[in-house]
Amino acid sequence: QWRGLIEEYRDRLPVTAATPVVTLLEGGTPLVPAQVLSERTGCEVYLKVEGANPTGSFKDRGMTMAISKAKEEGAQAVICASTGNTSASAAAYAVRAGMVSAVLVPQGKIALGKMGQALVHGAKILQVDGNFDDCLTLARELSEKYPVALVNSVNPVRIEGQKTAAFEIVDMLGDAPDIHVLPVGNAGNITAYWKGYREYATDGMAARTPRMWGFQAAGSAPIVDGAPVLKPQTIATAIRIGNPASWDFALAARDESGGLIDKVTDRQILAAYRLLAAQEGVFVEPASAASVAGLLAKAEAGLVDPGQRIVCTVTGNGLKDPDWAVAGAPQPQVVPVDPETAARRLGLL
Ligand SMILES: Cc1ncc(COP(=O)(O)O)c(/C=C/C(=O)C(=O)O)c1O
Repeated sequence: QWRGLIEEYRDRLPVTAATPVVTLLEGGTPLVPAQVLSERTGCEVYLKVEGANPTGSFKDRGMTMAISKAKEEGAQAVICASTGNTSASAAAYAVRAGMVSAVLVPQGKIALGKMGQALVHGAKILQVDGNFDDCLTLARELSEKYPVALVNSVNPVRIEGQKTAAFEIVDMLGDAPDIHVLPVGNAGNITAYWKGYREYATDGMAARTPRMWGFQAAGSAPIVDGAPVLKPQTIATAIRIGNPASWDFALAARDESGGLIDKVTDRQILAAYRLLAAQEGVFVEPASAASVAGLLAKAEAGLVDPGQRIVCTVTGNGLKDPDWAVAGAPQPQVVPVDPETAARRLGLL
């Protein structure tokens, strides 16, 4: 039985016997062979399906750590800024810990599923008249002035929890992949993966570290453009972030690993989003598809070698943002309870 990240990787996490373990048995997510992507690229491609976590995104990895440590320090309330998944996760883990959660989200820019999660877990939600970066500024100020623990990925224990995904991949594959691909928003996750791969290589658990390939949305790509984006724009609302908190760490992950951080358009993101669902059978939210969109673009550009092992992290469950699955699809027909009519409409006769 999978015991959750703190128990599975206790000796690699900043916890002691005094740390209460607040868990929803997160982690241990599927590493799915991507048959179509492997054929398309000539590589051995896997998907790390983080939508299989308890609240439907990779944020649970950091949140089990952040909430457990907050509880250890006697916090009774936590706060975070979020484009949605951090707040959904913070709200759920706060319930487990018997804590109050407050979440600040950018007005009108949070996917329905994520808003539903924060609401149903009883979080105090404020829609901020600004973007995610404004929310983070506000959350930091509030946590400095009032007794609320900040659980955004500027909190290093979030990174500690999230690095476990790299451990799982090496444990599963027997070594690190040649390339690890993932979306980049606030840049906590690319920072965490690089930390995890480096720690495993240092300890001899892996013979190598991968090149880290991060992808931002073209309309929200401060790291690629080299300057904060004041009005980030993308349909991938989870990574609609103009001034990443872990900017410098992301650059270090890129440079130390010999990797890259580039951008993909919303059109490329939606094409990858549809390919994953229609050809790999994996339903992810738009931001998650940025990693696969980036891999396809770089493979087209001849930047992958045949047979390379590549892992793409798909960070959130498609159910978070169902509007995109419905948009652009034909309205399902209504038929009478009549087999012949149904057969004809299905093209069976
Ligand atoms: C599905 C999904 N995919 C990718 C990212 C980018 O990860 P980072 O580069 O570590 O920020 C997020 C981030 C979401 C938040 O930042 C939040 O929830 O506040 C996400 O939800």
